[in-house]
Amino acid sequence: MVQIFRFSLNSIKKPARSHMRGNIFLDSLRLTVKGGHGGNGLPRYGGVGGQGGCIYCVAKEGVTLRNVVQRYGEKRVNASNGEDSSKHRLLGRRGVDEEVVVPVGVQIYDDHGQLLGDLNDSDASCIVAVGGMGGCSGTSFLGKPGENRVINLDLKLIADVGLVGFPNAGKSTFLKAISNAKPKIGSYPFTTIRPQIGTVQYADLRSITIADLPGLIEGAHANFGMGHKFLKHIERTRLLLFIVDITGFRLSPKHERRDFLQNIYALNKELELYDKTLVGKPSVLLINKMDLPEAKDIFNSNKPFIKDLTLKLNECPENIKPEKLLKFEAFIPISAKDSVRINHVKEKVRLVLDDLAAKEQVTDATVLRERLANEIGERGPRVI
Ligand SMILES: Nc1nc2c(ncn2[C@@H]2O[C@H](COP(=O)(O)OP(=O)(O)OP(=O)(O)O)[C@@H](O)[C@H]2O)c(=O)[nH]1
Repeated sequence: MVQIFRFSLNSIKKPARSHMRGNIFLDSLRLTVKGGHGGNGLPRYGGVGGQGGCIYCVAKEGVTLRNVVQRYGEKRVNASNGEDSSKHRLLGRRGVDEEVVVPVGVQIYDDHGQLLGDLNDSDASCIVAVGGMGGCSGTSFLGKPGENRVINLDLKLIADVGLVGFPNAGKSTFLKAISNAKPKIGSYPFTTIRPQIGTVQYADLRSITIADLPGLIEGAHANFGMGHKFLKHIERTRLLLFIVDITGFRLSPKHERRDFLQNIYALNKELELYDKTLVGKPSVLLINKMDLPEAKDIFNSNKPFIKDLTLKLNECPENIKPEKLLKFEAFIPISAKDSVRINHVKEKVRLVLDDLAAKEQVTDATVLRERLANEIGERGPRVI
Protein backbone atom coordinates (compact mmCIF):
# COMPACT_ATOMS: atom_id res chain seq x y z
CA MET A 1 0.00 0.00 0.00
CA VAL A 2 2.80 2.39 1.03
CA GLN A 3 4.64 1.46 -2.17
CA ILE A 4 1.61 2.30 -4.29
CA PHE A 5 1.20 5.60 -2.45
CA ARG A 6 4.87 6.49 -3.00
CA PHE A 7 4.65 5.53 -6.65
CA SER A 8 1.62 7.71 -7.22
CA LEU A 9 3.25 10.63 -5.37
CA ASN A 10 6.33 10.34 -7.55
CA SER A 11 4.27 10.29 -10.68
CA ILE A 12 2.51 13.49 -9.62
CA LYS A 13 5.80 15.26 -8.90
CA LYS A 14 7.06 15.59 -12.45
CA PRO A 15 10.62 16.84 -12.80
CA ALA A 16 10.95 20.30 -14.35
CA ARG A 17 11.99 20.41 -17.98
CA SER A 18 15.75 20.52 -18.10
CA HIS A 19 15.90 24.00 -19.66
CA MET A 20 13.56 25.38 -16.99
CA ARG A 21 15.61 24.10 -14.06
CA GLY A 22 17.84 26.64 -12.31
CA ASN A 23 19.58 29.42 -14.19
CA ILE A 24 16.33 31.35 -14.49
CA PHE A 25 16.67 34.64 -16.32
CA LEU A 26 17.26 37.36 -13.78
CA ASP A 27 16.18 40.84 -14.73
CA SER A 28 15.85 42.57 -11.38
CA LEU A 29 17.87 42.51 -8.21
CA ARG A 30 17.90 44.24 -4.83
CA LEU A 31 21.18 45.14 -3.22
CA THR A 32 22.01 46.79 0.09
CA VAL A 33 24.82 49.27 -0.40
CA LYS A 34 26.77 51.05 2.30
CA GLY A 35 29.36 53.76 1.78
CA GLY A 36 32.45 53.60 4.01
CA HIS A 37 32.55 55.38 7.39
CA GLY A 38 34.59 58.57 7.47
CA GLY A 39 37.84 58.33 9.46
CA ASN A 40 38.18 60.29 12.69
CA GLY A 41 40.17 63.50 12.81
CA LEU A 42 42.92 64.30 15.29
CA PRO A 43 41.82 67.27 17.44
CA ARG A 44 45.25 67.85 18.91
CA TYR A 45 46.83 68.63 15.53
CA GLY A 46 43.71 69.64 13.60
CA GLY A 47 44.03 66.41 11.55
CA VAL A 48 41.19 65.44 9.20
CA GLY A 49 39.97 61.87 8.77
CA GLY A 50 39.73 60.33 5.29
CA GLN A 51 36.35 60.23 3.58
CA GLY A 52 34.69 56.80 3.45
CA GLY A 53 34.76 55.00 0.08
CA CYS A 54 31.80 55.46 -2.28
CA ILE A 55 29.93 52.78 -4.23
CA TYR A 56 29.45 53.13 -7.96
CA CYS A 57 27.56 51.00 -10.46
CA VAL A 58 29.38 50.67 -13.76
CA ALA A 59 27.78 49.13 -16.86
CA LYS A 60 29.78 46.62 -18.91
CA GLU A 61 28.82 44.55 -21.95
CA GLY A 62 28.54 40.80 -21.44
CA VAL A 63 27.74 41.07 -17.73
CA THR A 64 24.50 39.60 -16.34
CA LEU A 65 22.68 40.25 -13.08
CA ARG A 66 23.53 36.66 -12.19
CA ASN A 67 27.22 37.67 -12.23
CA VAL A 68 26.34 40.39 -9.70
CA VAL A 69 24.63 37.81 -7.47
CA GLN A 70 27.65 35.51 -7.77
CA ARG A 71 29.99 38.31 -6.73
CA TYR A 72 27.85 39.62 -3.87
CA GLY A 73 26.30 36.45 -2.49
CA GLU A 74 24.69 38.23 0.44
CA LYS A 75 23.43 41.00 -1.83
CA ARG A 76 25.27 43.48 0.31
CA VAL A 77 28.06 45.80 -0.86
CA ASN A 78 30.27 47.76 1.51
CA ALA A 79 32.91 50.30 0.63
CA SER A 80 35.91 50.60 2.92
CA ASN A 81 36.20 53.16 5.71
CA GLY A 82 38.30 56.31 5.57
CA GLU A 83 41.56 56.28 7.49
CA ASP A 84 41.78 58.03 10.85
CA SER A 85 44.03 61.02 11.00
CA SER A 86 47.27 60.30 12.83
CA LYS A 87 50.42 62.05 13.88
CA HIS A 88 52.21 60.60 10.84
CA ARG A 89 49.40 61.28 8.38
CA LEU A 90 47.30 64.23 9.37
CA LEU A 91 45.03 63.89 6.33
CA GLY A 92 43.70 60.36 6.66
CA ARG A 93 43.56 58.30 3.45
CA ARG A 94 40.25 58.09 1.61
CA GLY A 95 38.45 54.73 1.80
CA VAL A 96 38.63 52.62 -1.37
CA ASP A 97 35.62 52.99 -3.67
CA GLU A 98 33.69 49.87 -4.64
CA GLU A 99 32.63 49.34 -8.26
CA VAL A 100 29.61 47.12 -8.83
CA VAL A 101 29.79 45.94 -12.44
CA VAL A 102 26.26 45.65 -13.87
CA PRO A 103 24.82 44.81 -17.32
CA VAL A 104 24.28 47.54 -19.90
CA GLY A 105 20.60 48.53 -19.86
CA VAL A 106 20.19 48.58 -16.09
CA GLN A 107 18.08 51.22 -14.41
CA ILE A 108 18.85 51.83 -10.75
CA TYR A 109 16.16 52.95 -8.32
CA ASP A 110 16.25 53.63 -4.62
CA ASP A 111 13.62 52.12 -2.33
CA HIS A 112 11.31 55.12 -2.84
CA GLY A 113 11.24 54.50 -6.57
CA GLN A 114 13.54 57.42 -7.34
CA LEU A 115 15.71 56.83 -10.41
CA LEU A 116 19.40 57.03 -9.48
CA GLY A 117 20.86 56.08 -12.84
CA ASP A 118 20.01 54.77 -16.29
CA LEU A 119 23.09 52.96 -17.58
CA ASN A 120 22.48 52.56 -21.28
CA ASP A 121 26.04 52.55 -22.53
CA SER A 122 29.08 50.51 -21.72
CA ASP A 123 31.24 52.24 -19.05
CA ALA A 124 28.34 54.50 -18.00
CA SER A 125 28.35 54.80 -14.22
CA CYS A 126 26.47 56.35 -11.34
CA ILE A 127 27.07 56.72 -7.64
CA VAL A 128 24.71 54.72 -5.42
CA ALA A 129 26.14 55.27 -1.94
CA VAL A 130 28.31 58.16 -0.83
CA GLY A 131 31.06 57.57 1.71
CA GLY A 132 30.84 59.37 5.07
CA MET A 133 32.72 62.59 5.60
CA GLY A 134 36.02 62.41 7.46
CA GLY A 135 36.11 63.91 10.97
CA CYS A 136 37.21 67.58 11.16
CA SER A 137 36.68 70.58 13.40
CA GLY A 138 33.11 70.98 12.07
CA THR A 139 32.18 67.49 13.18
CA SER A 140 34.04 67.48 16.49
CA PHE A 141 36.65 65.38 14.66
CA LEU A 142 34.27 62.43 14.41
CA GLY A 143 33.92 60.67 11.08
CA LYS A 144 30.37 60.41 9.66
CA PRO A 145 28.73 57.14 8.65
CA GLY A 146 28.42 56.41 4.91
CA GLU A 147 25.11 56.36 3.06
CA ASN A 148 23.28 53.08 3.67
CA ARG A 149 20.38 52.10 1.45
CA VAL A 150 18.70 49.46 -0.64
CA ILE A 151 18.88 49.83 -4.40
CA ASN A 152 16.91 48.01 -7.08
CA LEU A 153 18.63 47.06 -10.32
CA ASP A 154 16.08 46.72 -13.09
CA LEU A 155 17.40 45.33 -16.36
CA LYS A 156 15.67 46.39 -19.55
CA LEU A 157 17.13 44.90 -22.67
CA ILE A 158 18.06 47.27 -25.42
CA ALA A 159 17.15 46.00 -28.87
CA ASP A 160 16.04 47.78 -32.03
CA VAL A 161 13.08 45.50 -32.52
CA GLY A 162 10.81 43.68 -30.06
CA LEU A 163 9.05 40.51 -31.16
CA VAL A 164 5.63 40.24 -29.54
CA GLY A 165 3.26 37.29 -29.83
CA PHE A 166 1.40 34.69 -27.87
CA PRO A 167 3.05 31.32 -27.15
CA ASN A 168 3.48 28.99 -30.12
CA ALA A 169 3.03 31.77 -32.69
CA GLY A 170 6.48 30.99 -34.07
CA LYS A 171 8.56 33.76 -32.50
CA SER A 172 11.60 31.57 -31.91
CA THR A 173 11.33 30.01 -35.38
CA PHE A 174 11.14 33.47 -36.92
CA LEU A 175 14.07 34.76 -34.87
CA LYS A 176 16.14 31.79 -35.97
CA ALA A 177 15.18 32.35 -39.63
CA ILE A 178 16.02 36.06 -39.68
CA SER A 179 19.00 36.30 -37.33
CA ASN A 180 21.99 34.51 -35.91
CA ALA A 181 20.11 33.51 -32.73
CA LYS A 182 19.69 29.85 -31.82
CA PRO A 183 16.55 29.81 -29.68
CA LYS A 184 14.76 26.70 -28.43
CA ILE A 185 11.80 25.70 -30.57
CA GLY A 186 9.03 23.39 -29.44
CA SER A 187 5.50 22.52 -30.39
CA TYR A 188 4.29 23.29 -26.88
CA PRO A 189 3.81 26.78 -25.46
CA PHE A 190 6.47 28.45 -23.31
CA THR A 191 9.48 26.81 -24.91
CA THR A 192 11.18 30.15 -24.48
CA ILE A 193 11.41 31.26 -20.89
CA ARG A 194 13.94 34.03 -21.26
CA PRO A 195 14.26 36.85 -23.78
CA GLN A 196 16.47 35.92 -26.71
CA ILE A 197 18.30 38.49 -28.77
CA GLY A 198 19.32 37.92 -32.38
CA THR A 199 21.40 40.12 -34.64
CA VAL A 200 20.35 40.68 -38.23
CA GLN A 201 23.16 41.58 -40.59
CA TYR A 202 22.61 43.57 -43.79
CA ALA A 203 24.75 43.63 -46.93
CA ASP A 204 26.03 47.14 -46.10
CA LEU A 205 27.26 45.77 -42.74
CA ARG A 206 24.55 47.56 -40.76
CA SER A 207 23.20 45.28 -38.08
CA ILE A 208 20.09 45.48 -35.98
CA THR A 209 19.01 43.51 -32.93
CA ILE A 210 15.70 41.72 -32.42
CA ALA A 211 14.52 40.58 -28.99
CA ASP A 212 12.08 37.69 -28.64
CA LEU A 213 9.95 38.46 -25.61
CA PRO A 214 8.34 35.26 -24.42
CA GLY A 215 5.64 34.43 -21.96
CA LEU A 216 2.95 36.88 -23.00
CA ILE A 217 -0.52 35.38 -22.72
CA GLU A 218 -4.02 36.71 -22.71
CA GLY A 219 -4.69 37.99 -19.21
CA ALA A 220 -1.01 38.69 -18.52
CA HIS A 221 -2.09 42.10 -17.18
CA ALA A 222 -3.89 40.22 -14.37
CA ASN A 223 -0.60 38.41 -13.75
CA PHE A 224 -1.59 35.19 -15.49
CA GLY A 225 1.37 33.14 -16.65
CA MET A 226 4.50 35.17 -16.29
CA GLY A 227 2.40 38.33 -16.28
CA HIS A 228 4.10 41.25 -17.88
CA LYS A 229 7.52 40.17 -16.66
CA PHE A 230 9.08 40.45 -20.09
CA LEU A 231 6.95 43.21 -21.59
CA LYS A 232 9.06 45.84 -19.88
CA HIS A 233 11.82 44.99 -22.30
CA ILE A 234 9.89 46.39 -25.26
CA GLU A 235 9.89 49.85 -23.74
CA ARG A 236 13.33 50.41 -25.18
CA THR A 237 12.78 48.95 -28.62
CA ARG A 238 12.13 51.23 -31.58
CA LEU A 239 9.91 48.96 -33.59
CA LEU A 240 7.47 46.22 -32.58
CA LEU A 241 7.07 43.11 -34.69
CA PHE A 242 3.79 41.41 -33.83
CA ILE A 243 3.50 37.79 -34.82
CA VAL A 244 0.31 35.72 -34.93
CA ASP A 245 -0.51 32.18 -36.02
CA ILE A 246 -2.91 32.31 -39.00
CA THR A 247 -4.81 29.32 -37.60
CA GLY A 248 -5.42 31.04 -34.27
CA PHE A 249 -4.35 29.96 -30.82
CA ARG A 250 -5.66 28.22 -27.76
CA LEU A 251 -3.53 28.18 -24.64
CA SER A 252 -5.18 25.12 -23.10
CA PRO A 253 -8.50 23.28 -23.19
CA LYS A 254 -9.60 25.56 -20.33
CA HIS A 255 -9.13 28.62 -22.53
CA GLU A 256 -11.20 29.81 -25.44
CA ARG A 257 -9.84 29.34 -28.95
CA ARG A 258 -9.11 32.68 -30.57
CA ASP A 259 -8.85 33.16 -34.31
CA PHE A 260 -5.87 35.13 -35.54
CA LEU A 261 -7.81 38.39 -35.77
CA GLN A 262 -8.91 38.05 -32.16
CA ASN A 263 -5.31 37.33 -31.28
CA ILE A 264 -4.32 40.67 -32.79
CA TYR A 265 -6.95 42.42 -30.67
CA ALA A 266 -5.85 40.49 -27.59
CA LEU A 267 -2.19 41.43 -28.12
CA ASN A 268 -3.27 45.03 -28.65
CA LYS A 269 -5.26 44.88 -25.39
CA GLU A 270 -2.41 43.36 -23.37
CA LEU A 271 -0.05 46.05 -24.58
CA GLU A 272 -2.56 48.77 -23.84
CA LEU A 273 -3.13 47.46 -20.33
CA TYR A 274 0.58 47.35 -19.69
CA ASP A 275 1.38 50.80 -21.06
CA LYS A 276 -0.88 52.83 -23.34
CA THR A 277 2.02 54.66 -24.99
CA LEU A 278 3.36 51.40 -26.41
CA VAL A 279 0.34 51.14 -28.72
CA GLY A 280 1.61 54.23 -30.55
CA LYS A 281 5.00 52.65 -31.30
CA PRO A 282 5.80 51.89 -34.95
CA SER A 283 4.78 48.31 -35.58
CA VAL A 284 4.65 45.66 -38.29
CA LEU A 285 2.39 42.60 -38.24
CA LEU A 286 3.65 39.17 -39.28
CA ILE A 287 1.05 36.53 -40.05
CA ASN A 288 2.82 33.22 -39.63
CA LYS A 289 2.35 29.58 -40.69
CA MET A 290 1.15 30.47 -44.18
CA ASP A 291 2.43 27.09 -45.37
CA LEU A 292 -0.47 25.33 -43.66
CA PRO A 293 -3.17 24.11 -46.10
CA GLU A 294 -6.03 26.28 -44.78
CA ALA A 295 -3.87 29.40 -44.38
CA LYS A 296 -4.37 31.08 -47.78
CA ASP A 297 -8.19 30.95 -47.59
CA ILE A 298 -8.24 32.34 -44.05
CA PHE A 299 -5.82 35.09 -45.05
CA ASN A 300 -7.67 36.11 -48.23
CA SER A 301 -11.07 36.24 -46.57
CA ASN A 302 -9.70 38.35 -43.68
CA LYS A 303 -7.45 40.72 -45.63
CA PRO A 304 -9.83 43.72 -45.43
CA PHE A 305 -10.16 43.26 -41.66
CA ILE A 306 -6.40 43.23 -41.18
CA LYS A 307 -6.06 46.37 -43.27
CA ASP A 308 -8.69 48.09 -41.17
CA LEU A 309 -8.93 46.63 -37.67
CA THR A 310 -11.97 48.76 -36.83
CA LEU A 311 -14.16 46.68 -39.19
CA LYS A 312 -14.41 43.68 -36.88
CA LEU A 313 -13.97 45.48 -33.61
CA ASN A 314 -17.68 45.28 -32.77
CA GLU A 315 -17.49 41.45 -32.96
CA CYS A 316 -14.50 41.37 -30.62
CA PRO A 317 -15.23 39.96 -27.11
CA GLU A 318 -15.33 42.75 -24.53
CA ASN A 319 -12.46 41.37 -22.43
CA ILE A 320 -10.00 41.66 -25.32
CA LYS A 321 -11.40 44.76 -27.00
CA PRO A 322 -8.72 47.46 -27.12
CA GLU A 323 -9.53 51.14 -26.69
CA LYS A 324 -6.82 52.35 -29.02
CA LEU A 325 -5.97 50.24 -32.05
CA LEU A 326 -2.48 49.49 -33.24
CA LYS A 327 -1.51 51.03 -36.58
CA PHE A 328 0.68 48.69 -38.57
CA GLU A 329 3.18 50.08 -41.03
CA ALA A 330 2.70 46.84 -42.96
CA PHE A 331 1.35 43.33 -42.57
CA ILE A 332 3.32 40.50 -44.07
CA PRO A 333 2.19 36.88 -44.44
CA ILE A 334 5.17 34.60 -43.81
CA SER A 335 6.20 31.05 -43.14
CA ALA A 336 8.93 31.25 -40.54
CA LYS A 337 9.47 27.49 -40.73
CA ASP A 338 10.23 27.53 -44.46
CA SER A 339 11.87 30.99 -44.39
CA VAL A 340 9.27 32.28 -46.84
CA ARG A 341 9.22 36.11 -47.17
CA ILE A 342 11.76 36.49 -44.40
CA ASN A 343 13.94 38.67 -46.65
CA HIS A 344 10.96 40.87 -47.28
CA VAL A 345 10.49 41.30 -43.51
CA LYS A 346 14.20 42.06 -43.19
CA GLU A 347 13.97 44.83 -45.80
CA LYS A 348 10.77 46.26 -44.33
CA VAL A 349 12.25 46.38 -40.81
CA ARG A 350 15.28 48.19 -42.16
CA LEU A 351 13.11 50.67 -44.07
CA VAL A 352 10.98 51.51 -41.04
CA LEU A 353 14.02 51.89 -38.77
CA ASP A 354 15.83 54.10 -41.30
CA ASP A 355 12.71 56.26 -41.72
CA LEU A 356 12.48 56.61 -37.95
CA ALA A 357 16.14 57.57 -37.67
CA ALA A 358 15.69 60.22 -40.39
CA LYS A 359 12.62 61.64 -38.61
CA GLU A 360 14.46 61.69 -35.29
CA GLN A 361 17.33 63.59 -36.93
CA VAL A 362 14.97 66.23 -38.30
CA THR A 363 13.29 66.58 -34.89
CA ASP A 364 16.67 66.84 -33.18
CA ALA A 365 17.76 69.55 -35.62
CA THR A 366 14.49 71.50 -35.15
CA VAL A 367 14.72 71.25 -31.36
CA LEU A 368 18.35 72.35 -31.46
CA ARG A 369 17.56 75.33 -33.70
CA GLU A 370 14.72 76.42 -31.41
CA ARG A 371 16.88 76.06 -28.34
CA LEU A 372 19.71 78.06 -29.89
CA ALA A 373 17.29 80.77 -30.98
CA ASN A 374 15.95 80.99 -27.43
CA GLU A 375 19.37 81.01 -25.86
CA ILE A 376 21.00 83.50 -28.22
CA GLY A 377 17.99 85.72 -28.86
CA GLU A 378 17.87 88.14 -31.75
CA ARG A 379 20.44 90.90 -31.79
CA GLY A 380 21.23 93.74 -34.19
CA PRO A 381 19.18 95.07 -37.07
CA ARG A 382 16.84 92.59 -38.67
CA VAL A 383 17.52 91.99 -42.37
CA ILE A 384 14.34 91.16 -44.29
N1 LIG B 1 3.63 24.98 -40.10
C1 LIG B 1 4.37 25.89 -39.50
N2 LIG B 1 4.75 25.70 -38.23
C2 LIG B 1 5.52 26.65 -37.64
C3 LIG B 1 5.93 27.83 -38.32
N3 LIG B 1 6.65 28.56 -37.46
C4 LIG B 1 6.70 27.89 -36.30
N4 LIG B 1 6.03 26.74 -36.40
C5 LIG B 1 5.86 25.71 -35.36
O1 LIG B 1 5.12 26.26 -34.29
C6 LIG B 1 5.59 25.72 -33.05
C7 LIG B 1 5.97 26.83 -32.10
O2 LIG B 1 7.06 27.55 -32.65
P1 LIG B 1 8.03 28.44 -31.75
O3 LIG B 1 8.95 29.15 -32.69
O4 LIG B 1 8.63 27.65 -30.64
O5 LIG B 1 6.96 29.43 -31.14
P2 LIG B 1 7.17 30.57 -30.01
O6 LIG B 1 6.22 31.66 -30.34
O7 LIG B 1 8.60 30.93 -29.90
O8 LIG B 1 6.67 29.83 -28.72
P3 LIG B 1 7.01 30.18 -27.17
O9 LIG B 1 8.42 29.73 -26.92
O10 LIG B 1 6.01 29.37 -26.46
O11 LIG B 1 6.82 31.63 -26.95
C8 LIG B 1 6.76 24.81 -33.41
O12 LIG B 1 6.31 23.48 -33.50
C9 LIG B 1 7.20 25.30 -34.78
O13 LIG B 1 7.81 24.30 -35.55
C10 LIG B 1 5.54 27.97 -39.68
O14 LIG B 1 5.86 28.95 -40.37
N5 LIG B 1 4.76 26.98 -40.21
